[in-house]
Amino acid sequence: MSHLAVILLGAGALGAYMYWAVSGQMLDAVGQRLLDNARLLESSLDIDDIRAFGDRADSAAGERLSQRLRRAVAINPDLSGAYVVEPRSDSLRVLATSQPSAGAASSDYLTIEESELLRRGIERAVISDIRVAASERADLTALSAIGAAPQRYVVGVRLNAESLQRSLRLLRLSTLGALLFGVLLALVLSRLLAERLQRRIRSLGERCQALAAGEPLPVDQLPIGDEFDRVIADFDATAQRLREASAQREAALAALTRANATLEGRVEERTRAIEEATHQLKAEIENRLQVEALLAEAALTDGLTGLLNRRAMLEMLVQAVKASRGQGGFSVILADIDHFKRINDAHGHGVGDQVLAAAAQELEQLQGDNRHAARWGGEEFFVLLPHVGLMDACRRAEELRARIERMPTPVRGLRVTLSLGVAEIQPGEPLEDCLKRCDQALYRAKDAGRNAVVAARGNSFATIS
Ligand SMILES: Nc1nc2c(ncn2[C@@H]2O[C@H](COP(=O)(O)OP(=O)(O)OP(=O)(O)O)[C@@H](O)[C@H]2O)c(=O)[nH]1
Repeated sequence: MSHLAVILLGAGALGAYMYWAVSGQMLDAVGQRLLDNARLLESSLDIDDIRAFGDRADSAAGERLSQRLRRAVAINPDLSGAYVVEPRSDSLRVLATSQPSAGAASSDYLTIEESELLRRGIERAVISDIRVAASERADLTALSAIGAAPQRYVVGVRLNAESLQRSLRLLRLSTLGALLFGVLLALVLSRLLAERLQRRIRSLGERCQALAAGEPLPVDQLPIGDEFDRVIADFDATAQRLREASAQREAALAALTRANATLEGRVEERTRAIEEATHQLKAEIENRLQVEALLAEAALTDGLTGLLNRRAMLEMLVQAVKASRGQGGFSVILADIDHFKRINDAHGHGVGDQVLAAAAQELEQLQGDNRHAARWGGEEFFVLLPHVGLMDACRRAEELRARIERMPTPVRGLRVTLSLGVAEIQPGEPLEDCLKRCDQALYRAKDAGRNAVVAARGNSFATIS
C-alpha cells in the first residue's frame, strides 16, 4: 500500500507540475498568437480610412473599417471580436467593432481590463493578463497601436473565452489521461517488479532454510539477469563454500577425536605400565628392606647359635654403660665350654657345632630371650644382666652351669661342662676393666678345675661353686 501511495503522490505532483508547465506554455503560445493576430489586423487596416472615419465621420470609410474587422473575426474562429479605439486624454472612443451593427460602437463595448490597458497608453502590442482571463473565463484581448503619435489609434482583438477554456480543458484532460496512464503503467510495472522480487526473496528464503537444515539447495532455472539473480548465485556459491568448510572441519574433528582416542589408549597403557613398574618397585623396595633388615640382623647375629654376636653385644654394653650412670649398673657373665677342643677332636666339628647350638639354646631358655645373650668367641658365651647385682648374677651363672651339665648331648656318654666368670660393673669403672675382671674370674674358674663359677668382687675373686 505504501508504494501505491508513493506512486500516486509522485504521479499527482508530476501531473500538477506538467499541467502547470504545459498550460503556462500553451497560454503563452495562445497569447503570442493573439498578439500576432492583433499586429496582423493592425497592418491590414488602412490608417486613412481610420482617420477619415475618426476625424470626419466618413461613413464609407467606417463601413470599410467595420467590414475589415468582421472579416478578420470570420476567418479566425478563435476570435470573438475586433475593434479600433482612439484613446483620448479623458476618454476612449471606440471607432469600429466587428459587431454587425456599426452604429452600436461605443465605449461600453470595452471591458474594464481593456479600458485600463488603453488608458495606460499603448506603445507596442500588448495583451491583457492571460492567466486572469483563463481563470475568470473572460475573453483575452491583444492590442496593437496604429498610426503615429499624437493621433494614435489602437486595434484590439479578442480571443473567445470559450475557445481558451476549451483548449485548457483539452490540456487538462490530456494531462489527466497521461497521468492516469502513467499511474497505471507504474502500477503494472511495480506489480511485475514486486512479483519478480518476491520470487527471488522466496527462493533466497528456501535456500536459507535448506542451508540451515543441511539439505541440498533447490535447483532453480533462474537466468542470471539482474542484481537479485546475482545475489542468489553468490548465496549459492557462499553456501557451497560453507558446506565444504563444514565438511573439512568435521573431517578434522573426526581425525582429532581418533587421535585423542589413540592418545588416551596410549596414555592408559603407559599409566598401566607406570603403575606396574611402581608396584614392582615397591615390592622390590620392600624386598630390599626385608633383605637389609635380615642383613642387619645377620650382621648382629651369630649364624650357628642364633644369639647376638660379639659386635652386637659390645654395642649393647656401651649403651648399658651409659645407662648405668643414671639408672643403676649391670652384671656380666662370661662362660666357656670346657675342653671343647677334645670334643672336636674326638667327635668332629659337626658334633662340636651341635654342642655349641645346644648350649646356646639352654642359655636362651634360661634368659627367657636372646636379646641379652651372645656368642662371645669360638666356644665362649656372654650374658648381660641389666640392673642385676653380683649375687643374683652368680646365682644365674650357677643355674646356667647346672643346666649345661645336665644338658643332653648328641653323642652318648659325652659330658659337657661350662666354666663361668661373673662381674658387676663398679661405679665409674671403664667397660674394659669390668670385662677384664670378668675374664679373670673365668680363668680362675678354669684354674679351679673347670665346671665352676667364680665371681670377681672388686679385684678379688670368689669361687661360687
Ligand atoms: N666345632 C667347632 N669348634 C670350634 C669352633 N670355634 C672354635 N672351636 C674350637 O674350640 C677349641 C678351643 O680350644 P682351646 O682354646 O684350646 O680350649 P679347650 O680345648 O676348650 O680347653 P679349655 O678352654 O682350657 O677347657 C679349638 O680347638 C677350636 O678349633 C666352632 O665354631 N666349632
